[in-house]
Parts: sequence; C-alpha cells; structure tokens
Amino acid sequence: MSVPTADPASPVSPPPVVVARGLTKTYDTGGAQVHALAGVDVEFHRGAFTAIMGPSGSGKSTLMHCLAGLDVPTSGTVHLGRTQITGLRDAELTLLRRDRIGFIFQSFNLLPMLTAEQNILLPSQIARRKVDRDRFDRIVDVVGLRDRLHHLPAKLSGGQQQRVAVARALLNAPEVVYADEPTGNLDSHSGTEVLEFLRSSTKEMQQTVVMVTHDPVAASYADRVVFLRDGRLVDEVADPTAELVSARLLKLEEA
Ligand SMILES: Nc1ncnc2c1ncn2[C@@H]1O[C@H](COP(=O)(O)OP(=O)(O)OP(=O)(O)O)[C@@H](O)[C@H]1O
Repeated sequence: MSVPTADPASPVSPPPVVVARGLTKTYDTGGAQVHALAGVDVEFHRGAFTAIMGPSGSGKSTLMHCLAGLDVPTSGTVHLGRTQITGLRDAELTLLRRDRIGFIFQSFNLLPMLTAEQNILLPSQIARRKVDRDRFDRIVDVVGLRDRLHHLPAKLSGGQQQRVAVARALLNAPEVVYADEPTGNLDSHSGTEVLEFLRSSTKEMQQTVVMVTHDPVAASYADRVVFLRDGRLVDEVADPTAELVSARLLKLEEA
C-alpha cells in the first residue's frame, strides 16, 4: 500500500493563529439597534502584522475587543489556535488573555510605583511564570531600554513608557498581540520607534500583531491593512503605503 507523502512543491501553510467567522455585535440603544459588527470573517497568520482601519464608528474597537475576548459577540465564533474563545466562561477568558494574548493600549497602563523592569515582569509574576531571561534581554536591548530598567515610569518619556508596555506585552511570546492605537499618545519620532519594533517583532520573532489605528502612516508599517465600514470588512491592502491607505480611507469615508 502506498503511503501518501507531502508534495514538497505545495507546502501546507500552517493554520491561522486567529480566526473569526460570522461575527456580529448588536447594541440595543433605547429601541434602536446599532449593528457595530454586521458579519465579519477574518483571519490572522503567525508572524503577520495587520492593521485594522476604517472611519469612526465602523466597528474597529468592537472587532478587536471581540477577537481578544474582552467583549462577547452577539453571534459568530472566534478561535485562538485550537481554542474557541467565544463561549468560554469569564474565568477561562481571564486566564486565556493572561497566558496567550498580549495587549498594548494607547495609554501605556504602567504601574507608577514599579520600575520599568518590574512593570515588564509583572504579568509573568502574577501568572507565576518562569521568565525566559534570554528573551527578556533580547527584548530589552531591541527596544533600547537597557539603561532605563530601574527608572519609574514618571522618569521616562512617553515613547520609553510605550516601549516598556511593548516589552511587557511581548515577554511571554503570546500567540497574538493586540495593539489599540499604540502610537496615539506619542510624537512621530517615538511612534516610529514603537512601530519599527512591532514590525521587527513580527519578522524576527514570528510574533503575530493586530493593531487598530486611525493613522495611515502607522498602518503602513503593517504587512496588510483590512478596512471596516458599517461593521463589515470591505477592503484590504497588502504591503501598504501611507498614500494608498489614505486614498482607500478617503474613498470609504466618502461612500
Ligand atoms: N456600548 C455601546 N452601546 C451602544 N453602541 C455602541 C457601544 N459601543 C459601540 N457602539 C456603537 O457601535 C459602533 C462601532 O463602534 P466602535 O467603537 O467599534 O467603532 P470604531 O471604528 O472603533 O470607532 P472610533 O474610530 O471612533 O474609535 C458605533 O456606531 C458605536 O456608536
């Protein structure tokens, strides 16, 4: 009996890290229904850097929150790896977010009484996880925080604080990092540094990053931009430039 072998000419691509199918989210606002998500199918692959864009109110935050298990969709499913996260209980979701997902927010969310190093290590300590010191050193060096590790957040610039938040999100090598307007509070120089680091984490550490942003320049650091309008995915661009993203966004806002 012949055993089927893999055809080397057609390598099987690994399954996506995150898969959403048929996602809807409806809010009842005093009789009127708002369809924040109206049926979204999307997937994100390992090592890919994806930006989610769209006009104000198009559903970007709602989508990210549903993907990350911070909000529950009205219908549809989200898988992280082999785990269907829609339907998990709150306690299970809390653990899943802690152990398998990294978060970066616009407002850094550092604890003011802890040093940069303590902030980076805190989630691992709470989870009683052994810290991979080599990875810690690598990340600290790449984000350029080596000589700031013992500083409190108040003694760091906004860009340095966000780099601490990025290092914290990446330390545990989460299956996916969700970044919500990560450069929204930064000047363009600091923003560029954070975006370059996010991009290099996808290339050099096979990190998967999904970022919501309003900024076409920030989106141009991604490998792919998906566009939402009225709760639906309506367009997508690979290898984006800021000009192309601006033009697509303008078209969506005019439509
Ligand atoms: N808790 C809520 N109750 C009622 N409506 C909501 C709620 N949260 C969001 N919405 C509505 O859902 C739609 C999508 O909102 P969402 O915040 O996801 O959009 P967004 O694209 O992230 O917007 P922005 O770019 O302005 O941050 C909007 O019409 C919004 O008003």
